[in-house]
Amino acid sequence: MIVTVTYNPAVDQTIQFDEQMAPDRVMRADEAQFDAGGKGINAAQFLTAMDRPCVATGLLGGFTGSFIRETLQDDGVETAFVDVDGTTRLNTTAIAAAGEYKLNQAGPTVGESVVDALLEQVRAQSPDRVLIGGSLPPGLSPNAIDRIAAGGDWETIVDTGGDVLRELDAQYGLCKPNRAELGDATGADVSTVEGCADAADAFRDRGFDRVLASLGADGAVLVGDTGRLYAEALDINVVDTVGAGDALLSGVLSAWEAGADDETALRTGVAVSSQVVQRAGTAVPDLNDIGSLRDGVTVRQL
Ligand SMILES: Nc1ncnc2c1ncn2[C@@H]1O[C@H](COP(=O)(O)OP(=O)(O)O)[C@@H](O)[C@H]1O
Ligand SMILES: O=P(O)(O)OC[C@H]1O[C@](O)(COP(=O)(O)O)[C@@H](O)[C@@H]1O
Repeated sequence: MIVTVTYNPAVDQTIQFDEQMAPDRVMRADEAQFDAGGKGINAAQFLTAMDRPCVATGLLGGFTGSFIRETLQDDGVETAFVDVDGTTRLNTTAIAAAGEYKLNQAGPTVGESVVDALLEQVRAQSPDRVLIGGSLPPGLSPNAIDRIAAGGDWETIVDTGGDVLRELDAQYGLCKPNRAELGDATGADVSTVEGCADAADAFRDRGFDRVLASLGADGAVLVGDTGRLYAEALDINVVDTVGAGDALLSGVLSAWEAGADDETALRTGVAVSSQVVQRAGTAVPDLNDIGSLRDGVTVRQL
């Protein structure tokens, strides 16, 4: 069973414009959508949609927190959140003619005591795996992640920014940087797929059994004891990429929970992320029928 921890959840607002964004004028969106978001929360929704036992934990507060709580309940996601005084953030993705604009807030300031409260929630679930995903709200340091990783005999997976990844000291089963985060974490040249695989492999020495690096339209690499696996992305019609990394990671974890090997897990991750990027925002698509997409993913050793 997997527990996801989101220290800094978000309501994801996705708005779409037919025209170019421009300063000093009113832009009117054709479409608007609100989703429950934040990396661990997205993963919990995707895992639940794939029928994998999972509980979402994290910090919630204010009207945005209530929205997330209700949305997850409606979607049948099990939850064990800790309440905070501040208001959970609202992150905006604007899809415009020139591309995607991602506007993420810092989130409410919290005190260190939330780490103890969350750890208690995690321990109460007795998970095999714990996924800690997303940025840290003001008031917390990377130690908040290390404390949960070291707080029980579960395998911990971490998906956070490169600057935070670099600061972690505990032992982790996996980290999932995207290309920019891998570059930030390692300082390596990540301009080629091979360069990413080298950087990911070297980064394992910092306390990560495996590194899953997501490379957007270039696909993903999974580096571990079984070698350096590379999967090309599928040629699909991308609406927006919010939640793409969370979907990739959820697919990999879902396959591992079912006992699959790394190659099948990577294929599954690419298939799930391909489904998600074809829909706006972090809305959860049908993930019960990804078999043909998964069969279309090519994986090779680098
Ligand atoms: N333009 C794209 N075309 C096809 N697949 C994509 C595209 N962008 C993302 N993906 C899929 O989503 C996965 C995660 O994307 P990425 O953008 O690296 O994650 P993150 O959201 O963490 O930045 C990729 O490994 C790929 O499978
Ligand atoms: O915690 P961060 O790094 O600010 O990211 C939060 C945002 O990332 C998301 O989890 C999407 O993440 P990915 O695109 O990396 O999968 C959104 O739901 C959320 O608004």
